[in-house]
Amino acid sequence: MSKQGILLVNLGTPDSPSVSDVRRYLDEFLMDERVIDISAVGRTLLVKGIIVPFRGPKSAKTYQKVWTENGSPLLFYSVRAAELLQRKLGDDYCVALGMRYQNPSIAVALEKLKAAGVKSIKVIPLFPQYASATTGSVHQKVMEQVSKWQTIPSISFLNSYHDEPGMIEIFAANGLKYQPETFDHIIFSFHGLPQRQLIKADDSKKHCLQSADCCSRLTDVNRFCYSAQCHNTARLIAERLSIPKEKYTVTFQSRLGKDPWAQPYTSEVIHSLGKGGAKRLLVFSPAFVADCLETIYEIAEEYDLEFKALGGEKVQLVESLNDKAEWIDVLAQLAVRPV
Ligand SMILES: C=CC1=C(C)c2cc3[nH]c(cc4nc(cc5[nH]c(cc1n2)c(C)c5CCC(=O)O)C(CCC(=O)O)=C4C)c(C)c3C=C
Ligand SMILES: [Fe+2]
Ligand SMILES: [Fe+2]
Repeated sequence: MSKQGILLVNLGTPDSPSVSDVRRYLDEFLMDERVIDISAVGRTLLVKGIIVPFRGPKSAKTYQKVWTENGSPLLFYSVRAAELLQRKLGDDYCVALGMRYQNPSIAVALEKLKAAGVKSIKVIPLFPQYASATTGSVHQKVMEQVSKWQTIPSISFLNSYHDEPGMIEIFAANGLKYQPETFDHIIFSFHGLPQRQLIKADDSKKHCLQSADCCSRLTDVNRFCYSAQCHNTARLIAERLSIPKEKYTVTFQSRLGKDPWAQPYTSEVIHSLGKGGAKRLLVFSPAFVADCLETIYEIAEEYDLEFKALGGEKVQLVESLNDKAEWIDVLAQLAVRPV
């Protein structure tokens, strides 16, 4: 009997933390028209002329700090998740992992599924909240690849799972270990997105960024809005932990460039809390299902140092889902559930 194919896709990471590999990664990543969504000429000048040459060496230094004997944490946990999911689902399924940028590529992962003769493919981007720059880009790349095949099997794409109960439960359980009530404030820090992209995703053109808190609640009109989905994930984790509204803030990190991104920025919120006398901050980062540069370095190191310089004592990162058995159970549910 032919198998069902499951394609897990994460963002991608450099092959090594060397300057040349980091430059190659940044080049492929940022030349994606869904990531730097400006004119092709503008993108080429910005990415190849400025970001890759100047940010490359700086990013490489950061990657060197998070690199382990197992390589990039993002890749390590993604590979582990795929292996454990295969074990959990058994022989009726063939699980493949692809990275949107660099290796293992989506093309190679799809070839694995093709060689296994799968009758269908379910694509599960490892991003709980939908953004055109991540999930959208993964879907586009998969479609590009399979469009070259003579026989295209049934394919389904998971759009988002920002409210998946099992996932909310794991983030909450991970946070509970640190006793959230002992912290001055809780931050839910999501990867940022240019405001331009939030507006482009608003089909009504009448909602997103039209008022101060337009997307702090998920409704029918903003159900595909990245910011609204992030707020929803945070609200569900906070409710599960009985964290009152006034004790947590949803923020956005990792801004690139000078254009406005989703706000408030994590660094600014941490600064104002530090200046206000807060001593201990607990930070969840539920845009990531695996710890990576953005959590291990940006939150646990950079923000922690900046907070301490303002008199704070600790920025405590809540670890991600990584290769936890409960997360593999959730992935298995997503894999077998009809879209
Ligand atoms: C979780 C979802 C992510 C969104 C949304 C996202 C948007 C986005 N990112 C950049 C630029 C960079 N991101 C970088 C690293 C990075 N980004 C994500 C995820 C999302 N990005 C992850 C998981 C990682 C870490 C990868 C790892 O190897 O650990 C980087 C590279 C690092 C650096 O130089 O700072 C850049 C650059 C843009 C422009 C963008 C939306 C338009
Ligand atoms: Fe990013
Ligand atoms: Fe929105």
